[in-house]
Amino acid sequence: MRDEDVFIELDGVEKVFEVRRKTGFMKRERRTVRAVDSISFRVARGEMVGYIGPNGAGKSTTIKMLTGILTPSGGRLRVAGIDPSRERTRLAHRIGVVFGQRTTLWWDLPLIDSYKLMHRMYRIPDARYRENLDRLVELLDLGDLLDVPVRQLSLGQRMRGDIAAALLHDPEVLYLDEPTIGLDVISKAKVRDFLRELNTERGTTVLLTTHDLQDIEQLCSRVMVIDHGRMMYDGPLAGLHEVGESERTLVVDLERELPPIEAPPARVVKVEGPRQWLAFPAAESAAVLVARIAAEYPLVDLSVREPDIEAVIAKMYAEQADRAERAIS
Ligand SMILES: Nc1ncnc2c1ncn2[C@@H]1O[C@H](COP(=O)(O)OP(=O)(O)OP(=O)(O)O)[C@@H](O)[C@H]1O
Repeated sequence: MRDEDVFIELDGVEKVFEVRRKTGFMKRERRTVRAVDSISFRVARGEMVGYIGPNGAGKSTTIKMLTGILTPSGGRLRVAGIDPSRERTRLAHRIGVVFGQRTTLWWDLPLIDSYKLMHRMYRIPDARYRENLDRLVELLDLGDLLDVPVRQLSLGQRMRGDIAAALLHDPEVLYLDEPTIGLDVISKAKVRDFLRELNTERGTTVLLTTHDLQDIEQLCSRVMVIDHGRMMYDGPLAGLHEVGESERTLVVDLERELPPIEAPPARVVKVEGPRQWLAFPAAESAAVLVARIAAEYPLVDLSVREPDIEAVIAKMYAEQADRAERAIS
């Protein structure tokens, strides 16, 4: 990555929380939690990167430092050349944030009123505001929802409303924390389509935190895995599957009960009447496997299940421990 392309830069960034716990009458115990432990990475302008890890890994803490809500305990952090915790307000005009579990919209007001408030808050020029609002309403299909109070919106509608709110002021980078959590398949597809378009058409840099590996698969060419505040992996998703040797599952419904399907390297791991579950290496193409099975077996229906992030990371650890053991013996 060329230096002039770097948009987000972290160098040995740390965040330590001090927590006090009551251990008895008048007694308190002090404990430190190292939520982010010497993380370094660079994201280029226009990149779309997945930032994943198990619960409590330090993802939200990183995003809070990137927005300036939290000040790092150590290391160096820059977004668009700005130190976020020192110049939070200046940076706020250049970033957008969406927290899937929380809304930035005014609960009792119609959606459009929240946007009018953002218009003022961010001092967006009138023409720019109108233009962005029209474009976002069209792309996110919000036309019929503008006069509806936020509390009456479905989760998927509310999420689209929140994404529009985060983009009205034309931010250069968008941080998304679990944007598809709890959404149905159609709403997920709408949100993903929109993000892909935003990234390609406008070159917006996107950092995406998610538990849904399909979000990453469909949107991000690069993924960073963090656990216990440390960077475990930074590279393409396919590489992560190789490192973790993770498996996907193909669920096949046949016309009738049949002996276990033979389609190596996939192997049948469960059979229930005409339904069979086949595990196959996640890096292999599902399409090729499906075509092979469809040519030889009477298929009625099928679906592919992605490994969850916890399973991929557990495998990564197992692999590392295995390698360390082999190195010792
Ligand atoms: N304000 C705080 N005070 C004390 N500890 C905190 C604080 N915020 C986070 N932590 C701790 O820091 C660690 C990382 O938390 P963080 O919320 O960043 O994880 P996460 O990866 O976002 O998890 P999740 O996927 O569950 O949202 C956890 O052990 C958490 O308990």
